Amino acid sequence: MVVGGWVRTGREQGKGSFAFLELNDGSCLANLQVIVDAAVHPLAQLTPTGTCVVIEGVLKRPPEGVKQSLELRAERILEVGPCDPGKYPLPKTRLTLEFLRDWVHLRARTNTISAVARIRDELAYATHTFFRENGFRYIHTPIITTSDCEGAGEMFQVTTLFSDAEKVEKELKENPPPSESDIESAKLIVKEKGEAVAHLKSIKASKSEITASVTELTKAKENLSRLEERFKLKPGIPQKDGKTDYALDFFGRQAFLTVSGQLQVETYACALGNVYTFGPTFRAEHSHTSRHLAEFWMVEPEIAFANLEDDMNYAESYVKFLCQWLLDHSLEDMEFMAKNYDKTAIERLKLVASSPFVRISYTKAVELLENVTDKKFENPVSYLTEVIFKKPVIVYNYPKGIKAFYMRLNDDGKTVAAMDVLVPKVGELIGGSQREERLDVLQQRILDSGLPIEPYEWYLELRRYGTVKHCGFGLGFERMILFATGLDNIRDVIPFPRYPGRADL
Ligand SMILES: NC(=O)C[C@H](N)C(=O)O
Repeated sequence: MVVGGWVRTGREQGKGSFAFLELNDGSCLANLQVIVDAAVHPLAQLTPTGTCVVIEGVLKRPPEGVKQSLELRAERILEVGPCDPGKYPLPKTRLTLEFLRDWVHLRARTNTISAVARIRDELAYATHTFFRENGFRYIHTPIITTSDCEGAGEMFQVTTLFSDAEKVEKELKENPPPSESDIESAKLIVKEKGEAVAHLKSIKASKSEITASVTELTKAKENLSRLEERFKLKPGIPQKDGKTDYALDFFGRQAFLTVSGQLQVETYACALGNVYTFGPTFRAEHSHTSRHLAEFWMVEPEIAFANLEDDMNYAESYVKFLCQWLLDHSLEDMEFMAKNYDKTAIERLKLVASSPFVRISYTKAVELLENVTDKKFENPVSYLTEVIFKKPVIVYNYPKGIKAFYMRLNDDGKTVAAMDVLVPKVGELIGGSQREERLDVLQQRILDSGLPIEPYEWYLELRRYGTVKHCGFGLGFERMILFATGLDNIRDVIPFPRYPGRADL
């Protein structure tokens, strides 16, 4: 048989007459022991850690009763990718995860990072399996968008870079920037619309008239800022060759990297029924914590003809399914994580897979936490999941002021039909809600949140034409991996972590 892999350790024996190689090909944690005779190949070239080899040989089973694993006797070395032992940055000594973050291009050769990669792959496969088994369709939502789903303004802007003047000229000819007089007239419209709003307010006009007029004002302001933005063509970073880069907005419009696929996937839920999206999302928060990334993956189902209760039921069954999947498909890697990082990892998966989550209202949760004086828990959420209940907790019905505009207003007029799934160690794993399906209420919520109406016009149309009760949630994929593996830092569970100062490779 032929095997290929990388040498984890290699040692010459019998005064250099043969060598033992521990070979790993990344398919699992176990290494294959290979015996190479000095007559087959110069041993010194094969033994350094990190060397890649392709070997033809005969697999030998240990004799009955001998406690030893399979062994390959090399007959021919077909290929060698040499590795200089003096320079290889990942020697066989145990390396810290922090050290490995500086070697993202090589770190998958270690046991921990390769185990995490396999667990991550299993969770992705389990996700598709769960939704398919439950009748959901997978929808690809866009990466570039003009709408801010969370309304928090933590978005990365997309610009087009031109490195030569000729291209800029061409772009400008096809898509000319506004003139000063365009801007002046846009300013005038803003002024007029502003006066109209003030007038309607002063004569105490009806609420709907005022709302309509405020919408027009917002639109006019949007238009003005778009023109102004485009008017100042920003000369960019000068190139080495002396040419200047020009940065333009995304074909003349402000556009951003998506913070969530939710709004777009809702359009498909309102047509196909149950759907989900699963892709990268981006947040321009300047956080340096072990729980945040600038680029992370989210799983976002959207369920039609459904309310908050259905949402919580799906969220709970999905998380349970993921935990059971790992027990069934990744036990070896999970046992490795349990042994090296978190003794309770397997127990936790079993507990989550088999026992019901706690569900309490936000008000109840606040009451429970009011008496907590234990300073060890700076984050009250961990007190709920780690001390009071010791299992996942779903908190629902949050005050509207602290939640996004699209969440359905409850009958009390104060809370929204939102829910968060909180889990021990990680905190918030899932955030979701029943969506506001009433056109007038939604319009008002957008305005109250201080957001412009115009970018959400299409979203409002879903309510204008054949609105439907629906709900959905978003699971932070990396947080699920943290929760499962017991690792502490989110930068270790995504192949290429992006955070302030880190985007190379
Ligand atoms: N799809 C969701 O409900 C997730 C939500 N948009 C968030 O970003 O938290």
